[in-house]
Amino acid sequence: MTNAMDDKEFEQNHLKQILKMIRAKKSELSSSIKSAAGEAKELNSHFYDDVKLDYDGYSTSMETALSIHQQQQLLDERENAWQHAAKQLGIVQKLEKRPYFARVDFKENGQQLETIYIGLSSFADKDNHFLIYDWRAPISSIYYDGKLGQVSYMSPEGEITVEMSKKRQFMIEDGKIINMFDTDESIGDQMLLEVLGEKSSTQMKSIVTTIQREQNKIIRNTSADLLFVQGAAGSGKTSAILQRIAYLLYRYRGNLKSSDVIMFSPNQLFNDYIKNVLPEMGEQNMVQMTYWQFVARRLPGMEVENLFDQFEDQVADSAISRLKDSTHFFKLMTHYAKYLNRHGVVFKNIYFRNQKRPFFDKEKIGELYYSFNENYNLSNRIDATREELIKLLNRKINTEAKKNWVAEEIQNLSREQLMQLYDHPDQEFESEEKEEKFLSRKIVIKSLNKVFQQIKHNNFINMRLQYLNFLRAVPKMTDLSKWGISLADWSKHIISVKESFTKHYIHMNDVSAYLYLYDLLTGRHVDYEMRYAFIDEIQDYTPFQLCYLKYNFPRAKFTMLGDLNQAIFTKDESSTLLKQISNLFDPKKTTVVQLTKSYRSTKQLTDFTKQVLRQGEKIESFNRQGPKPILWQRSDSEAIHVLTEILKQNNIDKLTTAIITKDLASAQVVAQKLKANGTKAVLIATANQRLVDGTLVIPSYLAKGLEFDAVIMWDASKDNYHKLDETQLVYTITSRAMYKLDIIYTGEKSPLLDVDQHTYIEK
Ligand SMILES: Nc1ncnc2c1ncn2[C@@H]1O[C@H](COP(=O)(O)OP(=O)(O)OP(=O)(O)O)[C@@H](O)[C@H]1O
Repeated sequence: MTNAMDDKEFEQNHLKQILKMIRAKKSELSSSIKSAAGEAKELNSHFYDDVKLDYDGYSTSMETALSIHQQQQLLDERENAWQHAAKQLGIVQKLEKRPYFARVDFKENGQQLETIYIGLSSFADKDNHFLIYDWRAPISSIYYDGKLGQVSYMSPEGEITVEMSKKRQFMIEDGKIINMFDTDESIGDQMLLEVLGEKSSTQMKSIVTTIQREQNKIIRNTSADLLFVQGAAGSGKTSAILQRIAYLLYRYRGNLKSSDVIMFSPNQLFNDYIKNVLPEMGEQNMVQMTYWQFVARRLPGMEVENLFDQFEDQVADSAISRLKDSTHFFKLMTHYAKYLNRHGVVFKNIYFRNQKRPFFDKEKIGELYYSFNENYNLSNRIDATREELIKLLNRKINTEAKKNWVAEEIQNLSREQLMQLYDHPDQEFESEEKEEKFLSRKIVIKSLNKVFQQIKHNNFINMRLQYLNFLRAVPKMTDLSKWGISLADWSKHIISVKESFTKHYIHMNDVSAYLYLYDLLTGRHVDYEMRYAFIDEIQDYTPFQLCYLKYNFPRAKFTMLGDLNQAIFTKDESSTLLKQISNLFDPKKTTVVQLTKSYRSTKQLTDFTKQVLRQGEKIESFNRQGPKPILWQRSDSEAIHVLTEILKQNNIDKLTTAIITKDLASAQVVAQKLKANGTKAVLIATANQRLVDGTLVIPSYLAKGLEFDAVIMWDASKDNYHKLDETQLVYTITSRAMYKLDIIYTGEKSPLLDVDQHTYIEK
């Protein structure tokens, strides 16, 4: 007892000293920021005085340009010093609240015993002696990784083994030690219990203090080209990605920027949910996108099937989808492009002003395109064609300038419009004829700009027809019957794709192939800079999409995370997904990690939800206690009454609640009924909405990746969920709950919820 008291006193004293130094650093930084900010302002105000702006001539002189540049650089440097200090101040302010969360004692190779403290970032005294180690520093790894005794960690020089004799955890709030415990486990359950017991919010939190051993492996992996994480719902996949990004930014700092990291997430709501995690760790957010945004931004002229349409009317023709979503289809496209190098590219006429005759004829463009020899690849070919067309365009200026329409146009110009055509207001000409010639050229160049833009954007390729032609070529390249598709069905399918195109609409299972074909033809849109790509909820991607992402980011290392049990778009095919993807990477550089423990939910909830799955036995629950799920069978009219009562109670208990429905239509109905009886709830109908506090009504496909204290599953009846392939959907919905789960249904309950009666309560 006295020992423990001494320990606590010792630690409290130590904390006090560290805090003193942190505070000293804080005021030092604050004052240096003040003076730097002052200087920058000073410099700015003199900026334009110092630069002699020389606008008398036609162009800015080289000297002026340089002078501006130098000034700007000086400003940037000061600003950088200032920004650097401001960033440091931010860190120090965070440290002041909570300097560290752990201590480890260890000995290396018979050397002296060392004690280090681990926190959100490192902190050193004036002699560069580390008082706090960043959680991402190599040595900090032993805190997450091992039990007491011999442990190893990777240092930049290689593996080092040490003897760890103490591992202590602290809960510090506002500079005071609230609680501390010594532990032998990786990260003691006690700390984890405390952290998990906290209420959920609309924002995800960082897990640095309680990273688990197997999560640490994911976070610190630097060797794999493909790191594939299969993890149960709530096993910390998303958390691990975010900590991993923070880790990589630290490990490769100076070489890796947050803009070299891209993350694909399931929807916009989810982006909103996780947006604070990295900034809280003192890092900037990575580039974040949904796959839909990734493709749609490149097709401004077309409407791309969105999440809602994709979920609400999943097309029945799964044989065709299976082919179009496969890596085989990707290979067919790659093959088709090779063939296009010899013939088969289709072109469009380019027109100019409402003329009937094409300005550039498609046949002519085709001849030009195939006039380059066979050593050209597709992308050289199109570049050369473009250059040639631009040359031709330039040659046409003079003949075009002599045409009547040009003279007419000049006549019709207002004085103001005319003035704009001159290089400068009092421009002089030798003769009227010369002036006219000058103006005609200007007019023609201006009008031809539209043609120029079309050439520049490769608009002379008939992309839609090209894609349809590819589809038409598919039966010649592959045996459709092996995919269970008849020729007649395939032809019908092509017609439907064509019809969508005329409506400027493109389905999700065409869009990636369409863009891939475009990329192959033009050699564009490959991003060599991206160094890390993260894909969350991998089970909702098709193998084709993953191939396409790999093609887009050829130098990136990929981290893919998912739960094959939560596939709500790709359904059962997802089990072959891993096999299909792994062919894309060198097997020696592929690492697969399994996370089986679920941290999100209480033991009662995990034990219930895992039975929904056919192979759920692998999921381990974490020993946090809470109420068993409750199943409510009610008539239509009573159902809303029960829902309202549950919400009332949840509010009293201060639990954030989500009512999760199968689709949008029923979410709308529920929201309306609640409104009618005066219950407050916010309907989340699109992924672009913000997550707000309080009760939410949300369709299943938008609840992906999110979590709530309490979940109410609405209308879990047999009528609503009866297909075996809806298992994943039911699992996704029920596994969003952290603490409390209520399931309401009318009539018969869904057979997918036929689970051990001891694991729930019926009311
Ligand atoms: N090591 C940990 N320490 C504390 N909390 C953790 C830890 N690991 C996971 N959690 C918590 O568990 C919850 C689920 O984590 P996360 O959302 O990352 O899981 P997931 O595997 O992505 O789940 P899903 O696939 O269902 O979306 C979060 O609240 C997270 O903070």
